[in-house]
Amino acid sequence: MKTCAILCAAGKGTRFGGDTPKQFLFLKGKMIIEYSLEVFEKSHFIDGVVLLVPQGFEDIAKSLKNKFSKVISWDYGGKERADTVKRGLEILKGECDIVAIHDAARPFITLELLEKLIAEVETHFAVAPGILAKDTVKFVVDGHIQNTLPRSNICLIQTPQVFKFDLIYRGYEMFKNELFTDDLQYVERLGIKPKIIENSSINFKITTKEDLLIAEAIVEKGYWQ
Ligand SMILES: Nc1ccn([C@@H]2O[C@H](COP(=O)(O)OP(=O)(O)OP(=O)(O)O)[C@@H](O)[C@H]2O)c(=O)n1
Ligand SMILES: C[C@](O)(CO)[C@H](O)COP(=O)(O)O
Repeated sequence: MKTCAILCAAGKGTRFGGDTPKQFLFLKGKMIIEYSLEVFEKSHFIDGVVLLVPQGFEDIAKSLKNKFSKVISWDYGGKERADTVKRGLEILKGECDIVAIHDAARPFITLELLEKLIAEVETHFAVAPGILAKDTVKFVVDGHIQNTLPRSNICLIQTPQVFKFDLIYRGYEMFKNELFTDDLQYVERLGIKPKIIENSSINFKITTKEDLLIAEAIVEKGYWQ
């Protein structure tokens, strides 16, 4: 059983701002993208990683490919995240049975989480980490509450999202004109009910400058190596 990863690092970081996409910024001595690459590198369950970067960042892609032996290839991503994932899936077609799709902007994944997701995919076909909502959740339109959602059924979804390769490939083929905000939706639409593994909120996505301050504090306080 061959397992590969698609590392989505082709975003521009518009909400974060600045010239350098957030995944290439340094967080206490190494680039944000390197945190998750180190975990993929360490895992005996991962056979290869495909890295997708924005146009103009080929030097970084090449240097990461040299540094991490599991990076088997790199390419440019697409305009939207879903376009980037599509490119990764095309590169890996015929190369693996299981694929883990991860945001480079989420540095704090653990080996334990990654391997748990990979173990569960055998029985559940699609598996992802998530956190249960801690606050009350409202459905809001134009700044006005329409209704209150049942909190115990609300889960905020993270990555890596792990799939049987043929299933996610089929989902992306069937719904090629959709730009869903995560990969699970492509298989949900095929009638699959993906499994959720409850996880820590430390696996958050660095989206704004405020998030980088939190990430720095996590590393500084020794919650992360
Ligand atoms: N066309 C894109 C867009 C996003 N991503 C990646 O998908 C992850 C999650 O996306 P997000 O946080 O939205 O990153 P950006 O698209 O860079 O941010 P923004 O929407 O603020 O521009 C990031 O690792 C990002 O690099 C990607 O590979 N290709
Ligand atoms: C895939 C994702 O990280 C799951 O929470 C998220 O949907 C990415 O969203 P973005 O619009 O690319 O920030």
